[in-house]
Amino acid sequence: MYVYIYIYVYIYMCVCLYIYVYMYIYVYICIYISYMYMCIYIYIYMYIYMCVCVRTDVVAVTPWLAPIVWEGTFNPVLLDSIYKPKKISIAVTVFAVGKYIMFLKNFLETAEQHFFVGFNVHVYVFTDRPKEVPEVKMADGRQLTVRLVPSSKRWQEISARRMELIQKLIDEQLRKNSDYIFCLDVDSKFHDRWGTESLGGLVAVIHPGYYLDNRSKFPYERRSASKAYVADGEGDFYYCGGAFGGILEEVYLLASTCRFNFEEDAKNGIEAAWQEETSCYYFIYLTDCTSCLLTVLSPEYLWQDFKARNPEVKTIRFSGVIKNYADIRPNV
Ligand SMILES: CC(=O)N[C@H]1[C@@H](OP(=O)(O)OP(=O)(O)OC[C@H]2O[C@@H](n3ccc(=O)[nH]c3=O)[C@H](O)[C@@H]2O)O[C@H](CO)[C@H](O)[C@@H]1O
Ligand SMILES: [Mn+2]
Repeated sequence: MYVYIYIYVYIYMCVCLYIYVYMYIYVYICIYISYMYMCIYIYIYMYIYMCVCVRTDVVAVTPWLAPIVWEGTFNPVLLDSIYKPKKISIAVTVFAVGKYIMFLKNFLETAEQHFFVGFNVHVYVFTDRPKEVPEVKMADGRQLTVRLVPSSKRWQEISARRMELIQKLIDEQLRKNSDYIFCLDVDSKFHDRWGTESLGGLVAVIHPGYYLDNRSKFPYERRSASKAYVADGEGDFYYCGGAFGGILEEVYLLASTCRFNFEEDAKNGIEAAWQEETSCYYFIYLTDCTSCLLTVLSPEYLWQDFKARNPEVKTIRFSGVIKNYADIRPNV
């Protein structure tokens, strides 16, 4: 009798060990084969974590069952320990054209304190005023490159042209030295951690002004002649133009699609409601597309300083500063 029990326990333990080793190897392979698999793995992890540490006061999962990154839905230590051995490199693009150069110092200094601390970060500053780029001391593994861009008489053009220049940067530079890219507005600053929890195939931030609204209020482009047209009843979230990112190829695809659509619209005398921010329309059609995993960040990742913090927003990680448009933009 005892012999049978011993044999049973022995077989049971072998099976458990086999499953454990198999899972371990599987995850190991997933992580080391490609970033896309890694994204899937992290996704599953975050999803399970989120189910355990549910935030019931916010929408923490999308209708297509992806997690929405809010404070309390991830474990920063664990996520960092997954990405650290990969020695990932993160490129950041920030445009400081004309008077917007005044925001750069604050942006860079706070990025040093909160943005991917301890990781390789390469900031690309696009400006027409290279001499005014501030000296900011950067930690080891972090660097800054200035790229010269022409100025413009229209802020809409500066803002929208970012897509073309991001595409060019990826082509000319980033494929050699970066894994991920984030494209951020310069008139903003960091207040709290923005790190590995934000990585994904394509990353979008829910706009702080619309996260409590019904979709009928989202300021999508509603003229059907525009390439950025979004029909009534479509789109689950309205995303920010001021912060997006992801792996290089996905952002490349986003930038080239948006640029193409923007130029096509221009030929027909149309400028989409919020210029390239209507790239949001691009995100909404991706949710059922298998080539990309859309990682959705909560408005913690781009709040607006003029807005009081709502109680469900436990922390603000990055926010747009208050500015006087008439003073800083080349046109109104
Ligand atoms: C928080 C957020 O989602 N902001 C978006 C929103 O308005 P914003 O009011 O935030 O737009 P904005 O004035 O900050 O312009 C966007 C960005 O373009 C750059 N810039 C603009 C003008 C200029 O003279 N010099 C210059 O460098 C700069 O990096 C700035 O941060 O709608 C814009 C539509 O075009 C963009 O999609 C912004 O990303
Ligand atoms: Mn802005």
